[in-house]
Amino acid sequence: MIIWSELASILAVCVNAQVPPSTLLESVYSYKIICNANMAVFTPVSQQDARTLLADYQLGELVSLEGIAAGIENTNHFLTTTKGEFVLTTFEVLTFKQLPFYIELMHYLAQRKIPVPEPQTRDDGSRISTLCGKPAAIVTKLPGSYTVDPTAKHCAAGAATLAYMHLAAKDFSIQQPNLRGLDWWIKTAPIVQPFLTKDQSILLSVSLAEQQAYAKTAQYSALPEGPAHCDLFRDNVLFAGSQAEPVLGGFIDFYFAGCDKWIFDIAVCVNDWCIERQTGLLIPKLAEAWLEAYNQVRPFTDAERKAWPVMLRAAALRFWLSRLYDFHVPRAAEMLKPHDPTHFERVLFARMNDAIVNLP
Ligand SMILES: Nc1ncnc2c1ncn2[C@@H]1O[C@H](COP(=O)(O)OP(=O)(O)OP(=O)(O)O)[C@@H](O)[C@H]1O
Ligand SMILES: N[C@@H](CCO)C(=O)O
Repeated sequence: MIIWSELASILAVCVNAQVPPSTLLESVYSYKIICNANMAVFTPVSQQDARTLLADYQLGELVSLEGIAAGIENTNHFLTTTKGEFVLTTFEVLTFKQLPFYIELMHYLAQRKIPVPEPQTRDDGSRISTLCGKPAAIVTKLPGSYTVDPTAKHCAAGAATLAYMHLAAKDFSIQQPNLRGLDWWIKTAPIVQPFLTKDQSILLSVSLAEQQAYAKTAQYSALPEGPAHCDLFRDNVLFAGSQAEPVLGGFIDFYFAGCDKWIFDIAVCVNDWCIERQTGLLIPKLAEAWLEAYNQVRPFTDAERKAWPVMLRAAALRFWLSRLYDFHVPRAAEMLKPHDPTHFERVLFARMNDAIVNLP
């Protein structure tokens, strides 16, 4: 879908700036790809922009540049050079100040053989560039695609890799909290409250109060923590191989990562990977596969076992809130199709009222 008014204003800017016609055409082409499907982030990257960027790396010459339609946070392009296949991400929201945590964490993990996109290093030693006035990074392209209907095998592979990732990142030196953690929930709840029905409002207030109280307990303090992905939904894990014999390609999209309780990270996954889509109820076979596989690599602690039900609710609350926020307070021209908030309202309700699968 093309937003004609925006395209017209971009063309006007290009004409005023006396941009050569070829660059203009490239920009329009990128714009059309980018605006296809759900994505409305608008950073047109021309082939000339990519060539200029590549001059700061030892990644060979540009072969092709192709906009990626999926995703609602950043502008992504597949970037093929004479030396390999990469992904170029232009950051629409994250700042130069916030980015080193994510980029250096991916670098740290890739060095430790965790399958994550490896940020490429510029000739000046840094791994963050500037593109169209925004921060940008080039990372390796991972094999595979995401799985809509994970089986127990997908769950086990994702879980074991997450456990290895938690252990590998334990001593990572940059500290940055989960920026979508409790403080953000407290700040955001009053912003979305006016859009809620009375029942929704009660559910939100009760859940938030529960999390605020729990965060003050000794049990919460005892939970193991460290760098965590914090958004490891199915669409952020790539699988190659077949549906019957999946081979994990890697974890992507670290841009909500932060230092948090590891059990929260696991709850985010289980709430997305191991549920019935219509009801939000847990599917025991999938949840058990996830938790067993994680436990094999990093055994759960007693504090985590006790915290599990409340952490499942925390993870549901986090995404209900962010989806409510994105739905009711959308960022100008950036998102055409925010995710459905009612899904996580159902998940949260289910975690309050229905049976859960306990940690092994
Ligand atoms: N390193 C990578 N290797 C292979 N494919 C990738 C990589 N990074 C991104 N992609 C592809 O680009 C798509 C969008 O990427 P991503 O999910 O990071 O976008 P986003 O806008 O940051 O996401 P979201 O809306 O989920 O927050 C992915 O679904 C995947 O197909
Ligand atoms: N995983 C989030 C989107 C942000 O990455 C959600 O489904 O709400």
